[in-house]
Amino acid sequence: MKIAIGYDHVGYILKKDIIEYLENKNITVIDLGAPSTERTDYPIYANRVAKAINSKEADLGILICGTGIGISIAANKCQGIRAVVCSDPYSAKLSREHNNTNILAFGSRVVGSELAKMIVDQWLMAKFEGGRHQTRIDQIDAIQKGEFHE
Ligand SMILES: O=C[C@H](O)[C@H](O)[C@H](O)COP(=O)(O)O
Repeated sequence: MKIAIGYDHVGYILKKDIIEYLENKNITVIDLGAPSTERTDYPIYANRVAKAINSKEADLGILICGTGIGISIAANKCQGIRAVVCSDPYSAKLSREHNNTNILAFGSRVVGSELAKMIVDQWLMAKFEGGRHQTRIDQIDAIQKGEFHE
């Protein structure tokens, strides 16, 4: 399993703990920055992680900014990306079982390190259920392509 991780200057504060946590689970982490706590722009890192997933360099992605909001909005503009921003483990689990999310985002100004690890755990353990949920994902894809009909 390979996970690409990206974060802005605010997410930088939390990223070290999350990378260590993943590596302790024998997950390969592809660290796509930011380089420091110097102010930067979160779309850069959302785009990098989305590209790593779409090129199959990574299986899944994790994004961290202040709230997880901006960085997940940016990721969701990328083709094939279903990013969720979570501050609770239940939503993280359901986001994979029902929505087959391929990027998990959270905010370092919202969740602490231990809660973030629980969110990551639930997200990684959950499996997409397919069936009716795949139908809805196909509808989302059709909306993105401008081809959706009720
Ligand atoms: O959704 C956006 C993120 O939370 C950013 O991390 C945040 O907006 C950065 O704010 P600032 O540039 O004031 O540190």
